[in-house]
Amino acid sequence: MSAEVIYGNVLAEELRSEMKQEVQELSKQNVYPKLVVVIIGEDPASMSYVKGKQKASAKVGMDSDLIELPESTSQDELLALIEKLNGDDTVHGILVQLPVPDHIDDQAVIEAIDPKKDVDGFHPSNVGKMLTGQDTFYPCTPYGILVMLKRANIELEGAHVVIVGRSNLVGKPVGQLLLNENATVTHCHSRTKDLRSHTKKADILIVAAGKADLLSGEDVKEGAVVIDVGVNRVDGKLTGDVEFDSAKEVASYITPVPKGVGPMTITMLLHNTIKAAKQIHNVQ
Ligand SMILES: Nc1nc(=O)c2c([nH]1)NC[C@@H]1CN(c3ccc(C(=O)N[C@@H](CCC(=O)O)C(=O)O)cc3)C=[N+]21
Repeated sequence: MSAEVIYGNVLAEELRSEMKQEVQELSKQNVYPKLVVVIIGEDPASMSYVKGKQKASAKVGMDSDLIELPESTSQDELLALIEKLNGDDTVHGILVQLPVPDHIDDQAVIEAIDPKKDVDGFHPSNVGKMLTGQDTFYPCTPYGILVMLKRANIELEGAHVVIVGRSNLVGKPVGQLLLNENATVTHCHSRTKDLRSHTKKADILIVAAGKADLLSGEDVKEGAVVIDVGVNRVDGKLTGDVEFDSAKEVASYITPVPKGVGPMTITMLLHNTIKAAKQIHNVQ
């Protein structure tokens, strides 16, 4: 078998043109969704994602501000800025690019953001809502994966989903979202014994471990769906957690890196910002 490749960038483009229409409609009601991205320090990889976010916002006609702070910014200064953005009625989405420098407590930052403006979906109150199956801001990467699977008409109910990686950003929340869709979910991680024995059983294999080429075709069941969430820079090039060429021969569907999950992450961020603006201004 040679898998069908699910191009996230193509789907992202489609969804963004729908969003552009929606942003235009909202402007007639004097609602102008605005995202503020805060970045601390000058990590080049982080800068490149942030630029992607700015470009995507501009494409859907959305306002987006970038606040660049020096590496030396204190936690109190950052929390004061977040307070200010929480109170600014023109701002609907606040994203602090992670990771933050070591002298700043990331959980304190996440919890300082008003849950109504938490377009990353990382605030414990929004995480709790997701866990209990309530409508809220879902974390962008998990949400993007869900939308990709749905658009490809992949059956989720009763499917055995195996997730490699248990971060709060991807591994844990994607399992929760798919559990809410009635999938059977297995979480694997760095301490899992005999990883392959688990991945080989997956109908849908989601790999978010952050290790280049951690898995290959030999770890994949014939006909499985492979979602590669890895963003690894190897010799300056972006690669995933799955060896694409060998996995493609075994899988039924596979996402590439780049042009897979990444562009969907940004798209769901824009979706969440529009949703936040509509809720804050109480419009449909
Ligand atoms: N608070 C917070 N929220 C995040 O959502 C967040 C974050 N911090 N920190 C960093 C990670 C990483 N991330 C990516 C988003 C898009 C691409 C993306 O679009 N990648 C393109 C290629 C980009 C390139 O070539 O550099 C692609 O896969 O095709 C990648 C990575 C969001 N993150």
